[in-house]
Parts: sequence; C-alpha cells; structure tokens
Amino acid sequence: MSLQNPPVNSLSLEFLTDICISVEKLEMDKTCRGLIITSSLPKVFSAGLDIMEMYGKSPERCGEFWRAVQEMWLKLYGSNMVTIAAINGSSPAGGCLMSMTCDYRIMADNPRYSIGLNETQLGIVAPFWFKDTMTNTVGHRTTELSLQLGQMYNPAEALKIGLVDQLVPEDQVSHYSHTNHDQVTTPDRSKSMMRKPTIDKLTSKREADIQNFVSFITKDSIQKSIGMYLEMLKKRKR
Ligand SMILES: CC/C=C\CC/C=C/CC(=O)SCCNC(=O)CCNC(=O)[C@H](O)C(C)(C)COP(=O)(O)OP(=O)(O)OC[C@H]1O[C@@H](n2cnc3c(N)ncnc32)[C@H](O)[C@@H]1OP(=O)(O)O
Repeated sequence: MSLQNPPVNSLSLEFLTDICISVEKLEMDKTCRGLIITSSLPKVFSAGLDIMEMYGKSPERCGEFWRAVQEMWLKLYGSNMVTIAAINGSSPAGGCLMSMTCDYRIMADNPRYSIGLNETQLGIVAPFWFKDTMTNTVGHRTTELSLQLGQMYNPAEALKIGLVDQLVPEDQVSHYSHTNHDQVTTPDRSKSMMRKPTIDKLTSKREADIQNFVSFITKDSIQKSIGMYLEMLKKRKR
C-alpha cells in the first residue's frame, strides 16, 4: 500500500477512509500474504494527522474525524496480516503511530528524516492509545521521555531506542521490505496475544475517547496553539 496524498500524506478524514477500505479489502483477500506500507511521495512517509482537520472545524466533524483515526489504528494494529512499514521519509506523530502499528519497521538511513510522537510541540497531549502503542514498541521510560519532550528522532537514534528495527540505504527500502516480508509467511498467534489488551482498551473506551478528543480539540486555548503551530510550519518554509 503506497500512500499518495500530496504534498505530505497528511491523514485527512477522506484519506483515512481510503486507507481503511484498502486494508479491509486486503484482509478479506485470501491470496494476500501481507502488507507493506510505504509512501509514493519523496521525503515524507506521512506528516501525521491532517492538522486542518483539527483547526476551525465543528464538533461533529471533529468527532467523525477522530472515529476514522481510531478505525485506522484498530484495523492496522489488529491486522491478521504480516505488516511492514517501509519508512522512506519523515514520519511525525500520526505517521509514527501508523508505522508502530506494523510488525516490523524498516527506515531509510537518511539523517534528514525523522520519526516520533511530537504532539507536545503542538500543545497537544498524545492520546492513551498512542502512548500505549509506543510503550509496547520502545518501553515505558523511553516513551515517557519521548512524549514529555515531543521528541523526534533521526534514523540512527530511532534504531537505538528500538522505534525502528532496521536502517537501509534510501534506494533499498522497498527491496529490504520485500525480502523481510518473504521470510514471514503468516502472522504468528503471538501477535494477537500481545496486542489484544491494548486493542480491547480502546474498543471499550471508544465513545469516551471521541468525546474527550472533541472537547479538548475545540477548546479556544488548543485552537490557538494549533493556529500558532500552523503559522510556524508555513514560516519554516520561507
Ligand atoms: C485528547 C487528544 C487530543 C489530540 C490528539 C491529536 C493527535 C495528533 C497527532 C498528529 O498527527 S498531529 C500532526 C502532527 N504533524 C506534524 O507536526 C508534521 C508537521 N509537518 C512537518 O514537520 C513537515 O511538513 C514534514 C517533515 C512532514 C515535511 O516537510 P516538507 O517536505 O519540508 O514539507 P512542508 O513542511 O513544506 O509542508 C508542505 C505543506 O504541507 C503542510 N503540512 C505539513 N504537515 C501537515 C499536516 N500534518 N497537516 C496538514 N498540513 C500539513 C505544510 O503546512 C505545507 O503547507 P503549505 O500550504 O505552506 O504548502
């Protein structure tokens, strides 16, 4: 599955819906042995959630958006397929979350790329299931530090903390993803054993999590922080 939503593969409601439909189709296809997620765009795997979906939108629309974010995570983290993230560019926040849902992460060894949960930089607290996914990936202490600082890691740092599993030359990300994938034929039952408690936690609190997101994101102070972050993103370009 090659992500293609220019300019930065930000995860809008529409794009998230497309991703969910694609994953669902693959999941039902008996001939499909697994899933490699990568990006069709240069330099960016995914810029994470589309910030414009969280800025100046109605509570109803925010709720619909958040349900789609949850759905994407539930589908990928609970997938019965062998999943590999072929991270061929930067992968902040929701992009990092998407990578962490996979069984294995291969990243392009380019020091200009970065990956991590940077929500704190937007004045946002990462939701509990983002935190849980990271804890399951890199452990409690690293997650605590990482979330408090909104830390982004270059590929070498990401490898060191276990946020990615393998670094490869940029032009060989696809090759190594397929090679690794071919070595695993079916997902082991241990995958669902390891992930079920984390998945059940969100499933049982799904509506409350949506309410929490909507009331948090529509607060004036949070809207102001997001507005300032958007300004910073645009200024950084100039
Ligand atoms: C209770 C819980 C409450 C809340 C939880 C909410 C959780 C949120 C998780 C998230 O995922 S929030 C999104 C966080 N994402 C980011 O901070 C990424 C910001 N973007 C970047 O760092 C860079 O754009 C990049 C490294 C991904 C790519 O850099 P580059 O190739 O240099 O592109 P530009 O920076 O020039 O960006 C091009 C264009 O795209 C716009 N843009 C970038 N990221 C986003 C985004 N996530 N959503 C919407 N739009 C984005 C950027 O502003 C530029 O727009 P122009 O109109 O100026 O062209």
